[in-house]
Formats: sequence, structure tokens, C-alpha cells
Amino acid sequence: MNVLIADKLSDSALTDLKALGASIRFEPGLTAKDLPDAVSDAEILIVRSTKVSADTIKRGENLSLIIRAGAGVNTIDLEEASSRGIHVANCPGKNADAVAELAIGLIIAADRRIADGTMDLRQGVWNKKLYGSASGLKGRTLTIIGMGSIGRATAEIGKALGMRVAAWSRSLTEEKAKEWGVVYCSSIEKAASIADVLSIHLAAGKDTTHLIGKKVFDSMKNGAILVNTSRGEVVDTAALKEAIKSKGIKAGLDVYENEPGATEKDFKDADLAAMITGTHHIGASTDQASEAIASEVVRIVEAYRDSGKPLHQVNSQEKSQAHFNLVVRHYNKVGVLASVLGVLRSASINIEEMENSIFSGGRAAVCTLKLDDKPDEAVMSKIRSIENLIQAVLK
Ligand SMILES: NC(=O)C1=CN([C@@H]2O[C@H](COP(=O)(O)OP(=O)(O)OC[C@H]3O[C@@H](n4cnc5c(N)ncnc54)[C@H](O)[C@@H]3O)[C@@H](O)[C@H]2O)C=CC1
Ligand SMILES: O=C(O)CCC(=O)C(=O)O
Repeated sequence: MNVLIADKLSDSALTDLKALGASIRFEPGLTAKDLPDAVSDAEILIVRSTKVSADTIKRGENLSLIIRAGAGVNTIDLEEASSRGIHVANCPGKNADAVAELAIGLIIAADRRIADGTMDLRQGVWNKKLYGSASGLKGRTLTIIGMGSIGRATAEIGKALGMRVAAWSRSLTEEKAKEWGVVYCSSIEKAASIADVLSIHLAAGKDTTHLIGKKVFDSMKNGAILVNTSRGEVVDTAALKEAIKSKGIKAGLDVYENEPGATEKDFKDADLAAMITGTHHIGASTDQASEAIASEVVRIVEAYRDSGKPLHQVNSQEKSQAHFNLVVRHYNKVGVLASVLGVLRSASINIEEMENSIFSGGRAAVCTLKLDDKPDEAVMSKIRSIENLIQAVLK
């Protein structure tokens, strides 16, 4: 198992991956631009925020699994991966507490203007009058948009601070809201209109791009707080700037539209920086989250080694468990599997179990066959030469 790790990952994960028999290339300095040239030998690619483009996936001749050592998979070209039968997996919920902690930190920092006050102190300026007014959180309404792992974790801390918590989420029902102890909101605008603090926790995608825009800001109370720790693209930055100017919205942001990559140094939107309390996409960057993510990455690789299928696959048509042995990635065409079975039959190898699963888009599939005997190199090479076959690996 050749594994390329193209972002920071804890030492313990490197040790554990080696113990699983993986041969590791650890190159945390690689950028999205470097990846296409770096990926050719890798069977498994592990990334954090580094973008995995269609070009990287096309150039990864041996690639069969991409692991997002985190939650959001908008940085990976899922369509290209799916069309080539490459698994993409993530680590759901493993950094949720860390991000929720930062969301609450940004809320308090925006309310108390902690960053501005610190900057003044550093300049030798004392201004109790300017910084001595804040709304406070107890009894105020915290509205969560997106009750996934992070949204729910943020809601719990909000409750512990004595806040009234409300929520909008696409599949939230009144019953579920009751069970979670939050006020049910039937639309984002309604949710925004009752919020003293609006905290955004949506996955990025074409349906959520700029979902938090002018209409939402128009619905918010003057002087309310907007916190975004999800993805920059979910919030319309131009509309946010306008709302900051026109109605005194206070913003705490960890993520930005077109934000720099992890190894870049320039933040270009100085206008925005001057208006907000901001952090550098560090929601998941705590030791606790890094350790939880790292051990989940190891678990994913181990499951993949043992069964040919990773945990938490995000690009499968349907989620299912599978077993090891001969793993065949193929285009979804008539006759490919029949030819594989034919080769196995002529080698007198019996198939005890077989599972074929199709990738989203319907162009590629992966078939795992449990065999009663090991195919030798001649048999494997016959299988690999079958038309419309992408890859055949013996596990
Ligand atoms: N600032 C940071 O360092 C971090 C940021 N994140 C971001 O936070 C996001 C949320 O993370 P989790 O809560 O762990 O993920 P999750 O998968 O548990 O929750 C995602 C939420 O987005 C909603 N959603 C997804 N697609 C939607 C659509 N088309 N329309 C409306 N709602 C939609 C889901 O219903 C769910 O409420 C991630 O996708 C990621 O982009 C995640 C971890 C760290
Ligand atoms: O790994 C990181 O630092 C970013 C985490 C993140 O944004 C995610 O998990 O979606």
C-alpha cells in the first residue's frame, strides 16, 4: 500500500499506518499545484485542505482511495473520482468539538471586540469606554444553520452558556428540534430574524453557495452577530460587507471566499479583515481534533486494507460493507465482469462472494470477489488486460 500524505498528520498516525504495512511518503508541503506530479505512485492519498483536482485524480494511475483528514469534501473533485471508481472518504464528526469551540470563541470575541481591544493595547491605547459595551450571551438567541455534527456541538455549548438555541437545517423537523432542545425554524430567513447570533455550519456545494446572502442579512436584527466556521463560499462576502456597514452586523469568520491555501502567506481581502474578527481557517487545528482525525484516518486505511472498502465513503451510490480479495475497478459496461469470471473459471478459481458497487454518475464500479484460491500473476495479467477494466488488485 503506497500512501501519499500531502498535508500535516500526527506522528502517531504515521507510525500506525506503517504498522498496517503501508509505505508512506509524507510531504506536508505539497500544494494543489504540486499534487498532479506527486501522485502517480500513490494508491492512497491523504489530504487535509489541499485541493485534489480532476487533473490530480487523472494522473493518479494507481490511486484507489482519497482520504479527507477532516469533514468537508468540497476540496476534492468528487465527480472525477466517482467516474474513475476511486473511493473518497472523510472523518465525519471527528473535528466537530474543536470547530464548535472556535465558533463560540468567535461569538464572544465579536461581542466583546477582543481582537480590536488587544490591538489597541499593543499600541499603548487604553479605551474602557469604547470596549466597555457588549450585548452578553446569557438569555440571547443563538441560531444554528445546519444541524450536522458541528452545528449540534455548537448548540450544546450555547445552551451551557444559558443561550436560547434555535435552528434551521434542511431535514430538521419539529419533533427532532424538540428532541435536541432547540427552537424549530421553518426557513433560514425566519431563523435569521430571531437570532442575536447566527452561526453557520453548512457543507459547501452548489446548493449552498451564497445561501447566506442579502435576503438573510436583511432578515437579521441590527447589531446581531454572524459567525461562519463552515466554508467561505456559503456566505456572500459582498452582501456581508454591506450588512456590516448598513446595519452594524458583527462578524466572526474562520473561513473566506477564495481563501489562501495552507502554505500560502497572503490574505488579499484587507477591506473585509478590517471589518471582522477573523481567524485563519483553524477551526480543526487543535491537538484534540488532530488526534481524533489521525486515528480515524488509520481506521479508514485499516478497513480498506482488510475489506477493499473504506469507512465513511462519501461518493458511493449506496453505502455497504464488503470483503477483501480481488478488487476490480471497471467501467460500467456489459461484459467486463463476465470476462473476469471467465478468466477465474479457466484458472479453476471459485468465487465464494462477490459484491459490485456503482459510483455516483453510474460510469464506474468496483467489484470485490472473495476467492477460494489466489490467482497467480498470469491470471492477474489476463484480468488486467480485459477491455473496460480500470484496475485489478489482489488484497
Ligand atoms: N473551520 C474548519 O476548520 C472546519 C470547517 N468545516 C466545515 O463545516 C462543515 C460542516 O461540518 P460537519 O457539521 O462536521 O458536517 P455534517 O456533514 O455533519 O453537517 C453538514 C450540514 O450541512 C447540511 N447540508 C449539506 N448539504 C446541504 C444542502 N445542499 N443544503 C442545505 N444544507 C446542506 C447538512 O444537512 C448538515 O446540516 C463542513 O462541511 C466543512 O465545510 C468542518 C470542519 C472544520
Ligand atoms: O484540516 C483542516 O485544517 C481544515 C478542516 C476542515 O475545514 C474540514 O475538516 O472540513
